[in-house]
Amino acid sequence: MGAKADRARRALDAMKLLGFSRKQATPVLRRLLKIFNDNWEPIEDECYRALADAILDAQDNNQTPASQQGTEAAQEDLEPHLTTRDNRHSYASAGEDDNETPLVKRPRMGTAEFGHELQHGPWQPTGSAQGALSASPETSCRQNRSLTLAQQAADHGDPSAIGDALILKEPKPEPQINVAQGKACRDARAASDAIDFNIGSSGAGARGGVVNQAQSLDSSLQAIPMRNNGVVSTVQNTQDASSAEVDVASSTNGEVKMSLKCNLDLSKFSINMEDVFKMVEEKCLHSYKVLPPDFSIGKLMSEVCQSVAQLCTMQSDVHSNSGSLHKEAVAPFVKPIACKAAVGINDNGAGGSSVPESSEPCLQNSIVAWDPELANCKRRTTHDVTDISKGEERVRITIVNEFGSETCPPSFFYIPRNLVFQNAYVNISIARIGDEDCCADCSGNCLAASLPCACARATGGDFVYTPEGLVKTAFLDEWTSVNLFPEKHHRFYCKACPLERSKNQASPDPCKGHLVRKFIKECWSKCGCGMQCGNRVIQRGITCKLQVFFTREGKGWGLRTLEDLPKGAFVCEYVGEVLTSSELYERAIENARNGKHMHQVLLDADWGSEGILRDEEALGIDGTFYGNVGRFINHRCYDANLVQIPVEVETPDHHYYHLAFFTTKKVEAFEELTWDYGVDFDDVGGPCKAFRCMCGSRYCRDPRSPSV
Ligand SMILES: C[S@@+](CC[C@H](N)C(=O)[O-])C[C@H]1O[C@@H](n2cnc3c(N)ncnc32)[C@H](O)[C@@H]1O
Repeated sequence: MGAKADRARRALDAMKLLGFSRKQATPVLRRLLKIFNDNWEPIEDECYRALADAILDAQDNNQTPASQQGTEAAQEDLEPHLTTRDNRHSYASAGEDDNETPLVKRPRMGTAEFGHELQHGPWQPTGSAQGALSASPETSCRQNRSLTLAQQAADHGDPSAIGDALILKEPKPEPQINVAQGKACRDARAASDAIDFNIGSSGAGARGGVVNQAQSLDSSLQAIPMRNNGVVSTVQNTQDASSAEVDVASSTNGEVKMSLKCNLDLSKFSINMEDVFKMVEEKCLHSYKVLPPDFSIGKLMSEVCQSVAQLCTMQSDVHSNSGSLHKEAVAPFVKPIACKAAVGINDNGAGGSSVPESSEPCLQNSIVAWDPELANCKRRTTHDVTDISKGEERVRITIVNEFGSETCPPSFFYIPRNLVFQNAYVNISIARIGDEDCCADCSGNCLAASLPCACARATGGDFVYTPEGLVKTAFLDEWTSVNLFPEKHHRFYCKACPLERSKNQASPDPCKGHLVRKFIKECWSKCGCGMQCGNRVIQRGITCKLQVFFTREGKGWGLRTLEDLPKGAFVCEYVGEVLTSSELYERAIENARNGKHMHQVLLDADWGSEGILRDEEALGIDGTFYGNVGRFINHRCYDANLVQIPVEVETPDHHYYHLAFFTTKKVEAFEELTWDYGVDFDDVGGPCKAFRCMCGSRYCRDPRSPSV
């Protein structure tokens, strides 16, 4: 087969995996070749991104690529190799011929046959068997979508709906925090002040109840009108825990209003709610990193009451030590929380929530949308908005929220390097690094040596990095291709899968498979070269200007670059606590229960190289409580501008490794940085659903996405 036909076959093969039939792809490929003067590079770049885009463009423009004319011309041009069955390797079994029914795939889908695919992005737990850690709906399979683009266009009666709809649609903002700035009542309502929590019961969709402020002070709970007109049921749930009383009312649309009454005489004290929340959160962060099975919101709220009581005691101690410190008898119990809802009301019923700010001073104390994570906003001041890393990185990383004045991301501890949580076995041992895994005889810069040293062996004797510190295109495209076309890449099946064991020790399900990924191998301390060696990129840390910002599309916080980045540039690592697979599983369950964003990734790129892994050797990273800016990188289907690459630095066994993000293309200043988590949006079986994707990609594979 000629080189051209071979390249064409590979291109069409790739398009097939994206859901485009040969009939659709061939004429477009032919046109592109004409445009590029038979230069294949721009077509093959970024795993055929230009070709996929052009096919979609053709559909948008209603230039059916499968038109007779185009097809014939294309066949003519692209050699008989592509039209004769003999030469159609992978197509043959797929039943691909010119008369085939159009594929019913959406771009960038995985195989249904696996029923699962390991996810490499932050995942969520699920009880379904189709999860990365089957507790991981966000991770697992990329199942095929059931509509073709063509079908969708037809369904909407408008072919242009395919790609451009999302641009035309107003992005749906994600609720941030529902804090109505009801002013503190200064009317000595001391004994039974109420804090109202507005609880969304199921993810972003239910996060957002608008609470009628006029009702929030009622201590005796009545039917509470909620958004979408609907009080359907009222549940009285009173807990007598340390002088806290909790009332809960819920509606069928999933909104819940909770009212907490602290039976304390607060008239002598001046308790600042920010202090209370800070105290509660610190307690939770330190004690509940893995939340206990008996954890409940009721307990949490009673913790709030206890913290109020504790602060009263502390003040009372001060008073008794120095009478002069006694303040006015009537002090506000609840100080208005300064944090504002960052975005307006989202009326899509899926991610929206907002509480109108009160112009009435005493209608309520405060209303908090109880998203355990989002609701932390502003109450803790752990983040320095001028540098979220607090000096831990070489560059300052600022935080901005253009949609709210005083908001900041939920609290977590910033760490620039991974830390072991508890049981993970991370064996960093000089003795275990053999000669083949280091270059003790080198000096200076290994890239400048006449022959590549031992550290390049893992990548075929060629260093992955250019002298400018960029990943070379050939390598980069290979890694990107693993993400985009997982079906084409080797998958390993464990005999006894640690993930399945974590889910069910007694009778684990069979392994669902792990994608085998190549590693970058960097020089390290046992090497003779210096820290400025060109084969040490990620270990020098973040060097580009980054910013954490609040996304307008409803994805919460995100990360963007403040400077242009070339293709192949290192952005940051995904940093967090290193956990064993069972620790990850437990946390994932807890995080899902608490409605937290997911910040977990699995380090399974080399699980295939060994026999049975013990739990402490099967590792992952959780950035929920401790992490770096990598935890803010949002998901984008298919055409994300970052790819995650496993990097070996100090552990040749690859149980533990670094997960580094590199740009897949040139990224302009102020562009959001994204990576494809490999989310299975079709997995609806688990208790915890994947988020509703707001990535805005024309290849978005979430059927619930506004752009689909
Ligand atoms: C690793 S965190 C990313 C940072 C997160 N946005 C935040 O505010 O902390 C992953 C979570 O972000 C949200 N997210 C990420 N990508 C998204 C997307 N494309 N659409 C909607 N939500 C997204 C989801 O809630 C997901 O569980």
